[in-house]
Amino acid sequence: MTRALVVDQNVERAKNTEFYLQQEGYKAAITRPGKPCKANCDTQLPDIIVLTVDNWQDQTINTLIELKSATKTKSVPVLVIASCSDPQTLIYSLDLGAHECVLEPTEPQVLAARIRSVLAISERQKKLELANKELAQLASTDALTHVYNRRHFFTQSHAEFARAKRYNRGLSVIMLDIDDFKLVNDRYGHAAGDMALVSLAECCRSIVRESDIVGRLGGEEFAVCCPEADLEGAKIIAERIRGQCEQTLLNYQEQHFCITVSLGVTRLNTEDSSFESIMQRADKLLYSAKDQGRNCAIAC
Ligand SMILES: Nc1nc2c(ncn2[C@@H]2O[C@H](COP(=O)(O)OP(=O)(O)OP(=O)(O)O)[C@@H](O)[C@H]2O)c(=O)[nH]1
Repeated sequence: MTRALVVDQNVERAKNTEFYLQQEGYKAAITRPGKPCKANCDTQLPDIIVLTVDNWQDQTINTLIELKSATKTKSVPVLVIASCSDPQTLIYSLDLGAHECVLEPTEPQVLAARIRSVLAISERQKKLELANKELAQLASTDALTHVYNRRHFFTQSHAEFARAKRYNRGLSVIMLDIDDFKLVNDRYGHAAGDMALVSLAECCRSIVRESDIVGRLGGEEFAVCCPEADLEGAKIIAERIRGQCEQTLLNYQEQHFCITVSLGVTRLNTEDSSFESIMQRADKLLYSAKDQGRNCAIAC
């Protein structure tokens, strides 16, 4: 049931509004402007607030300002009933973020229609915000492994690089690549290969810090950017990833197999002028690890 909070300093008037709203099927409650209104919203956030403003110069307008500036209530739609004929109250209320403003006297049916319209717009707004959030998530994530995709990995890492340079902080990078992954695909099938990629991504995420940036750069190549980590710390993380991979038995349709990874580990040096130069070093070290027989981490 939609919850409507009637905010009015005139108790009799509030009761009338509450009655209309209940007739329309809303779960209505009454409160006074100011602190009682805030306390009410803190306990149970309403779906809509119907606020009576007596005059744009009196304290009832402050309740609108407070509602629209508080994180918790700023997206709750507010319908203002302006009880005076001064158009300034209507203008001011809308400018301050009220979704709708009606002038008294208002027919109960008109009020109900306005509320329906405000709620419909607010519902569409919520859906749009959710869809935007999902889109942003999709645009930044690798569809198979759910770690960051290449573009987002670099975007995030560039920001961390700039911060580390600016404040003279540590930053390390681990680049890793599954060994002989072509053989995994050839022997067990592409779907088993996909499962191995997902498993590696999960392994990385479970080992690194929440603040570390894990990305799939493409194919079977991943990278971890570790802000605040020195080379020793990054080596420990790399060795943990390598060890856990080696020990994880993968099972795809009763076919059991393991994968191993080779890793290149490096840290931000004073001469690094871009994040790309760290990545190039990590890439070279990764290929040294491949040359040295795979399933190992080379750090420098
Ligand atoms: N299953 C699966 N395979 C992929 C995906 N992306 C790339 N590959 C495969 O990854 C393999 C990479 O092979 P190579 O570049 O030869 O490297 P490798 O066999 O891992 O050999 P080394 O890296 O030298 O140890 C190829 O067979 C690609 O088809 C993917 O999303 N899923």
